[in-house]
Amino acid sequence: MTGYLDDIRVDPSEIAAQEALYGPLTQSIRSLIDAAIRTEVDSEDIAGATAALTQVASLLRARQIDGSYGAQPSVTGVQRSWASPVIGVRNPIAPPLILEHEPDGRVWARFRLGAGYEGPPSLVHGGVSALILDHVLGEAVHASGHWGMTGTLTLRYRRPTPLNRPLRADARIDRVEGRKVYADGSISDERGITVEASGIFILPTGYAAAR
Ligand SMILES: CCCCCCCCCC(=O)SCCNC(=O)CCNC(=O)[C@H](O)C(C)(C)COP(=O)(O)OP(=O)(O)OC[C@H]1O[C@@H](n2cnc3c(N)ncnc32)[C@H](O)[C@@H]1OP(=O)(O)O
Repeated sequence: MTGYLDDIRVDPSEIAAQEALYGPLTQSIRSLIDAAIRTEVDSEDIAGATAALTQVASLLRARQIDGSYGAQPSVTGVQRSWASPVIGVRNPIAPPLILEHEPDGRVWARFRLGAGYEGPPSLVHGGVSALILDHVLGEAVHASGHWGMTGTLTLRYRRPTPLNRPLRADARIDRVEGRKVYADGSISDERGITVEASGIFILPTGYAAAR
């Protein structure tokens, strides 16, 4: 399996230049998603917007990679999970989370979720919380020098998670047992934890450990 652990050296300045190029495109589309959900303009304007967006899609599709983004070259310490639906520089459905890594291995991020992540009215969709926690726990596993596929992810939704409020995600590893790494984490709002997660990340049979 190839993937985000590949370490193919690319000049960091080129990565920064690409981030400066694609980041604003992604942010524009992110804003567009929110606009599409919340707009109340008249039908002519909707038709105009639809035609303009069809043109934009054609422009972008004039040259593209086959299939999904997959494993893109990275530099040591710079992971290019740019298609990630959680942190992806090139994925407009990513909130995105900007992850912070503590020296003790904890991983955390502050973020907000808007109209595109709604489940119950004005609340975050439970599947979105699961997506975020899967990723953040996985990052903690990776930060510990291991890697693995999510084998089991267990969630406890303690309170509804609000849209459009400051949120925080936290994760850390608990223990390693052979090929299995156990990680815990949570999403919190200003009043405390809303969702707790525990996960078992497993190095698949036949694959080498990261470090
Ligand atoms: C910087 C980058 C950060 C990126 C973060 C990204 C986070 C996102 C992560 C994902 O979304 S991963 C995608 C979702 N997960 C999958 O698609 C996994 C699909 N399942 C598999 O690929 C395999 O079933 C799996 C690798 C999980 C296990 O297959 P193996 O054949 O290697 O396991 P095996 O049957 O040999 O069992 C090894 C051990 O794990 C245990 N085990 C197996 N499957 C398990 C499971 N599902 N849950 C818990 N434990 C499990 C099993 O009992 C055994 O325990 P013991 O060693 O104690 O005997």
